[in-house]
Amino acid sequence: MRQVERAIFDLRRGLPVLVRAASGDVMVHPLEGCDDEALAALHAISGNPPTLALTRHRLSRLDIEFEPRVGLVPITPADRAQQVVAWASAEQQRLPRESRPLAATSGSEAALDLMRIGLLIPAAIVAEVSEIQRARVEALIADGTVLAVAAGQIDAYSETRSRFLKRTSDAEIPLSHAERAKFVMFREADGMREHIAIVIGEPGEWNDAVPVRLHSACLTGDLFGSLRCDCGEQLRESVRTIDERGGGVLLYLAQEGRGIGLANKLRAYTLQDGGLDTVDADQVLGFGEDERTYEVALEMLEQLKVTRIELLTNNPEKIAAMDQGGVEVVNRRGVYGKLTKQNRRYLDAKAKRAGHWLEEVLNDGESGPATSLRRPVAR
Ligand SMILES: Nc1nc2c(ncn2[C@@H]2O[C@H](COP(=O)(O)OP(=O)(O)OP(=O)(O)O)[C@@H](O)[C@H]2O)c(=O)[nH]1
Ligand SMILES: [Zn+2]
Repeated sequence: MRQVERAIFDLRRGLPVLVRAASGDVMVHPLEGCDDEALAALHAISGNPPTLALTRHRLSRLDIEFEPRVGLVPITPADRAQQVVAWASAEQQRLPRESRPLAATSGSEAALDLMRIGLLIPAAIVAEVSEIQRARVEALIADGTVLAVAAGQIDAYSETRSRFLKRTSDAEIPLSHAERAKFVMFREADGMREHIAIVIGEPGEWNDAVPVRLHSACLTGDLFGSLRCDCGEQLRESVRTIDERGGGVLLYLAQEGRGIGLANKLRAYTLQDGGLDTVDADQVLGFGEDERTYEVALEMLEQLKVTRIELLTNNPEKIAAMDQGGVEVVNRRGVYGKLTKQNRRYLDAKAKRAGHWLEEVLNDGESGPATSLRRPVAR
């Protein structure tokens, strides 16, 4: 696990790493920090021309329908790094050559998993290590210049992260909307992400179906009251509703930007300013519609001994994830922020593209349906 974490740190600093895989070892360079010099160095060290690894979501934005998860686009020595980066992350791009991308090897797929875990753009420059260069690459690993990580370690890391969730500390913190609140902190095994359960009221006094909100972090909305989304209001209304219903749990999940991270969310916002909706903007960056999974939330609920819930959400995916994870969703309750001129397009896209139940708020005009918060909505 440590090796994976070290590799992520190197990639986040803009350094290349080696991914060892059954299909052959590949040198991997992140998109961030990729310049002409880095492209040439990767070619020289690996002994092979580099390729650009892209997710099928990104390829579809380039009008290439591609079944495998990851495709490899050849890079020629004439291609400039700036252009290569644009193929991976800019809007309205076309690949210059007609060639179809090749299906990626397991090493390149693992490389993109690393990017995702590290909250980088899910694309990378990858180059297979040639036989001629093998000894030189091994020497760079031995003297600590390049870090090596096995594809198998990356797979195992993704699978086990949520299973080792450590309860680290807790404290009573009265909130303006819920005086009897306690913050319980959990840390993932890798130490990189922390999630908070806000436990409201006394577990022994809760309703049989415990009111629960799974709230994905949104720094811009939750903390600063961004008008681009409805998160901040949903957060505060959820706390108030849980308190009013006799207590329950709000899980504040470190899943900023639907799991793509704040840096990528800001990139996505800039793309949205060019006309794209929230789903298409993420796809331009190589992400799927929603990159979140809820294993961590399920693990937190298990540790808190919550098995039957009333879920505060408008998102059908969250209900499905709970059901599949063995937590019974007895009832759903809608939770809405205010409709504003700045968030209408965002809420519209969530309803139309991701099937969120937002009819009430979208049909309610500019004022927003404060009263509908307390009305349970049939599933
Ligand atoms: N990628 C991306 N993420 C966004 C955007 N706007 C808001 N978010 C993120 O979307 C997430 C919203 O989280 P939630 O409110 O828990 O989830 P939801 O899917 O809207 O579902 P409910 O609120 O439960 O109905 C947060 O992580 C925000 O940071 C956007 O334009 N792009
Ligand atoms: Zn938000």
